[in-house]
Amino acid sequence: MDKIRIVGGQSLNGTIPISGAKNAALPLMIASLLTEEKLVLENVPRLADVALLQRILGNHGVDITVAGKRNGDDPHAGQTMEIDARVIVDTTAPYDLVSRMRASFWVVGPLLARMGEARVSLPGGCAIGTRPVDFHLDALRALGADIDIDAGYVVARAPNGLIGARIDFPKVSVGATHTALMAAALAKGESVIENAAREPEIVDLADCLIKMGARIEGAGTSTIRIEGVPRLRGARHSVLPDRIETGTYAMAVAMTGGDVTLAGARADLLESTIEVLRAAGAQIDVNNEGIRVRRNGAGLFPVDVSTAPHPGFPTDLQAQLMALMTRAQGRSRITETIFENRFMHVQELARLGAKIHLDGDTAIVEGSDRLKGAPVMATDLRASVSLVIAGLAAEGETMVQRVYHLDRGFERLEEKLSRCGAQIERISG
Ligand SMILES: CC(=O)N[C@H]1[C@@H](OP(=O)(O)OP(=O)(O)OC[C@H]2O[C@@H](n3ccc(=O)[nH]c3=O)[C@H](O)[C@@H]2O)O[C@H](CO)[C@@H](O)[C@@H]1O
Ligand SMILES: C=C(OP(=O)(O)O)C(=O)O
Repeated sequence: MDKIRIVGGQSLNGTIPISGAKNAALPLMIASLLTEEKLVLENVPRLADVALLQRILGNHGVDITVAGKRNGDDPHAGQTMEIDARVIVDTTAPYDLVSRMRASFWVVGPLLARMGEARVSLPGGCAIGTRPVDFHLDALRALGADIDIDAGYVVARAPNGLIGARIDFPKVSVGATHTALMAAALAKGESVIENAAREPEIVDLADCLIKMGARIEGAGTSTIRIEGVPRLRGARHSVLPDRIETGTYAMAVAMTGGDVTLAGARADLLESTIEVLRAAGAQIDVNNEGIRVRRNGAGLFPVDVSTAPHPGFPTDLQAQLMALMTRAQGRSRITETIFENRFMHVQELARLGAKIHLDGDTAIVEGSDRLKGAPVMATDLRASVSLVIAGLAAEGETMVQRVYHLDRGFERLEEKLSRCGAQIERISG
């Protein structure tokens, strides 16, 4: 199994190109199931999750070709993917594939809407807490589907098609909003999604669906209106830049000090994060290239932050912020409101000398001057990158094990960081 070796203590200087967003690319790829025509996606990141979804879609009969690079010969440009779901050979998404990536459950909406049936394994929990799908199923029931749970599978049927309805989510859910949006796009008549998630990735999906001929208004607000259409066509769409990757590298620079431009990043996608980073003492400027992050000499200030649905501070940056706060001058409080168990990084950060005390859903971080390198274990995607951030500032060597978590969501991480001066390498094994 690969490991990442870091020798801390270098500041970061230079440019880091920001990749397409994993959490937008996955639902966009799944949206291909809604049409018999070709969907062309540009700026798709090269990630393990994307490769796995290619396999899952392949299992349904979808044909995917990676059609060259977006920017001529630039090997770092995102992939362009031509996705052809003209023929769906199988409406079952099996346990062995779905259990490996939660987002694959989202095939349920488009398969049901287009084919009138779907049999999709329940995704199960993961290291960050239980992750139920009841809102997805309630939304599909509201649209007229019959849903049974049979031997660990969701069996959804709507032989005469889905019918537009009002869907009022009891709590903001990104995944369930994706499901409702894709299913309602092909339902008969009007649907209204209340308390919809407002994440930029929802807007990106809606923008692509609109290019495909869907009639959608209000994506990015809490109320989305969809006038169903009988069929969708092909389209070409570029995946938006990854705001979590952007925030992660911004925190890495805030941690080590230095001056880095996050090329292609969009500041409007992460305003709350920028606010928190400025409060922590980082200098952030938006320019034509992207976002420039600097911290020169001055110390880090502690912050009080709660995660929240967008436009609040993202749960996917909570672990990285916690790593940063281990070096602040004073006590920070970080509250996790989305997932009940997204604190697996706490015990690993402690191996590097971090002083973090958990009180229910709140982590109290006592900042200290010194972290010391140690072997640590990645437990989930964002937790693992928080260990990298801490390792960049720790004295001596940090060895991060179980790197496959990182590869789910960070493209060429060690290369992007080492080009800016970090001492970081992958050790294959
Ligand atoms: C609102 C939010 O920040 N969502 C995050 C969530 O999206 P993801 O789509 O995985 O999760 P949801 O947004 O659906 O979950 C939000 C909350 O709703 C609950 N829930 C969800 C679905 C359901 O059917 N029933 C139910 O009770 C969840 O347990 C959770 O407490 O994890 C992703 C990966 O870390 C993040 O990128 C998203 O930003
Ligand atoms: C946890 C994440 O992904 P997933 O929802 O696929 O588990 C994430 O993107 O931080």
